[in-house]
Amino acid sequence: MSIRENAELREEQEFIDRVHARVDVLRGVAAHGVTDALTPVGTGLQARLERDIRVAERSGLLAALDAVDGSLCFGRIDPADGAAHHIGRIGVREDDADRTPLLIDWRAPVARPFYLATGHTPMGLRRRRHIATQGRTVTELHDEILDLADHERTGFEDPNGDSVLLAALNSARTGRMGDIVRTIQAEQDTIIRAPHRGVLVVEGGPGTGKTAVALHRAAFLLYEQRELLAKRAVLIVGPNPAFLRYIEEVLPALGETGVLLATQAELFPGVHATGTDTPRAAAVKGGADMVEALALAVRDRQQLPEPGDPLIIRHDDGDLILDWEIAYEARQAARDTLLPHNLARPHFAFRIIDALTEQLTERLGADPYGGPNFLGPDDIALLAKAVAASSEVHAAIDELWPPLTPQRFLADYLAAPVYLPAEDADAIRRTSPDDPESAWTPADVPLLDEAAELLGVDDSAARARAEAVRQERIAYAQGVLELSRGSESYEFEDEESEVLAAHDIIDAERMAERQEEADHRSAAERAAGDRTWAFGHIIVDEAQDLSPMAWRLLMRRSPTRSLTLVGDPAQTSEAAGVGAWEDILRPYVGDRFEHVLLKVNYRTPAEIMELAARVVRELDPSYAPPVSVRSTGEEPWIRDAGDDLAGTVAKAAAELLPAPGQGRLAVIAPRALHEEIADALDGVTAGAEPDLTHPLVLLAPRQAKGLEFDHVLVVEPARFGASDLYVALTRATQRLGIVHRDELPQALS
Ligand SMILES: Nc1ncnc2c1ncn2[C@@H]1O[C@H](COP(=O)(O)OP(=O)(O)OP(=O)(O)O)[C@@H](O)[C@H]1O
Repeated sequence: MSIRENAELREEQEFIDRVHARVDVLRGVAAHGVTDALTPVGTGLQARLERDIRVAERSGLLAALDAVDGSLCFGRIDPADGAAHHIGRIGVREDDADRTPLLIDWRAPVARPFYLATGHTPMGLRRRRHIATQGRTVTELHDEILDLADHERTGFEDPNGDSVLLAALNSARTGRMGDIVRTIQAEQDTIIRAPHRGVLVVEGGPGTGKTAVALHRAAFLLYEQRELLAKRAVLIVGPNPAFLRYIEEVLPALGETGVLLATQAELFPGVHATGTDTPRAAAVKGGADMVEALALAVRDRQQLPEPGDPLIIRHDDGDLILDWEIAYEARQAARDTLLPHNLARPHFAFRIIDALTEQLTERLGADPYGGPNFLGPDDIALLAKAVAASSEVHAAIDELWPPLTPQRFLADYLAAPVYLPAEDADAIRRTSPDDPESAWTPADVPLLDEAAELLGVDDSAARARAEAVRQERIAYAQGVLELSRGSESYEFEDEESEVLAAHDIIDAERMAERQEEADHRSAAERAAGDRTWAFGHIIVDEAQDLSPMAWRLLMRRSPTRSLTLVGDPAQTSEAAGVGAWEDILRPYVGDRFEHVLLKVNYRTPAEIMELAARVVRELDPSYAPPVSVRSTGEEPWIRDAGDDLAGTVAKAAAELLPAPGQGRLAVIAPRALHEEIADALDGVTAGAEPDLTHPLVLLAPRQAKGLEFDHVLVVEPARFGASDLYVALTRATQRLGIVHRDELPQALS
């Protein structure tokens, strides 16, 4: 190493040491801040709320400081005039009067040329440097000269300018997605920082970095709209739990922890949708026809007695007759409120009670000679009270207009689906609705949400309960204060005592408030338990697979329509998935959405991509796959298993399996073959949520969505649907093998 190179390395090492020393101090301050903020201050609601926010913020900061430790600083830009800036995962300032920036956050406008400058458009830079570190030690520098007139050389010049990107793409996979903050490409940077506030659709083929871009966009928005999004939180929706685990470390590594990751199945608080539907059932449940079917089914739960066959309600003052007419008018009045079912119900009940009271009044107070009714307003009020208190009256009201939970209503509906074509109804009918084994499915979740909207929550009972608890607390506090007063005579005999007793400074109500549990949860944690939460921003990955009903649910969670949708129509695997973005979005934003394309494939080498593209071209000869950024010289291979499928798979897997610590191999096979294959594969991990950090994973085609591995072995491709096969063939960063016993699909033969 030359003297110059040594000096450069030493200089960067000194800088990195300084940044880390500063972050260590900040970490200490933040840890202290959390303890500090946890000490109660004041008693009012406002004071408590502020404290909770402080705790959440400071724990967030602490988590961020802990998470960004690896490669905290990764770049440097040297402007043609002026001092260099170091770029890092978070911004760090000096502890001086001016709070001088020490490390620039990658999301700050000053950092932008790091990603965009080229020799052609240097954006005022003369040099860009990538700094690689291991722990806190600088290991490598890569410089790019951006100003050709600048003759200064450091000895670390990178002749092609893309060695850092290629090293990242070629590195062994860990089973967890990493961030791309060191090597964001210009086309990606434009999307990540897009100023568009409404709906942004990011479309791109396999491996174009859609997921990476979506996550970095989340981080960027959290930086740019910090205050709003800390309060309203960001929701990221992914296709399945394994995928969410695959991506869950990306945002924390970028210093962001306040994000809620969820699958569609988790978006109805209190419901764990672990069941599965047939593809046909999922498609029916996801279809837009369900909107009207459910609305009509709710109306059907608002019933009338048969004409001429009234409900007879026994009552102390004589039987009450609830006939078709009374019920019809009450139902009309309740429906006219346009309120959801449960909220309109009190209106229905009120009308019924009114009509029955009138009936009693007529009967009891009628003047046989046709004069005015004998009963005065006080008598009538008493009668009304008795009718309203009658449990039998309420039973009759419940029979005609039952209070319904979304779960009860939907279970009843799925047991006997109506307002659908017969074959659709057959597809979704639940055979054992009350069987606890017949679990909710992901496709039920948007239906539960729809039902919740139609039914509304009559929370008067819950509110009454909460008030009762509050009163109990106040009574308890009163007791404590009384005790303190009682003890006064002997504890504080001295009239001049400076010591204040509890009752001098606090009343019972405030003391009760103090007892309430502090809620230190972040906005994301609160949002997780609240169906009506309005998120500040929603990011949907694999958006092409969501059904119209799922879109309705998501749009309810985003009243401001601030969404980033990423997807690839060629990878649509759900029958319920909506084909064109226009169709998905028209009902919500018309044509007011931005649509951007990513065209470079960073994952799949050209050799593999060429084979995979054939699968789509079979259906759409004009299909243009994304262009692979690299080729490896390794052609994918296809092997006929003869009559020993499991044995051939085991042998092929052994050939592809990387050495320990050198990457991951996924075997992607139809679920029906898993048992047979798993028996032949030593140390394989499989199941509903396999551990992707394991060196050898067995996946069903649908499970592979969004994931990537160094090597992939696809088994029996003829049994995959076209889009599932396309997904499976594009998961490898290095090598692809195919094993089959059945005849190969046309595209591969
Ligand atoms: N600028 C970049 N620098 C380094 N790696 C990148 C970059 N862009 C993308 N990658 C890598 O390429 C791979 C594919 O990215 P990603 O999973 O986001 O693609 P995708 O478009 O969501 O793919 P698919 O639709 O096939 O699931 C990831 O390993 C990602 O880290």
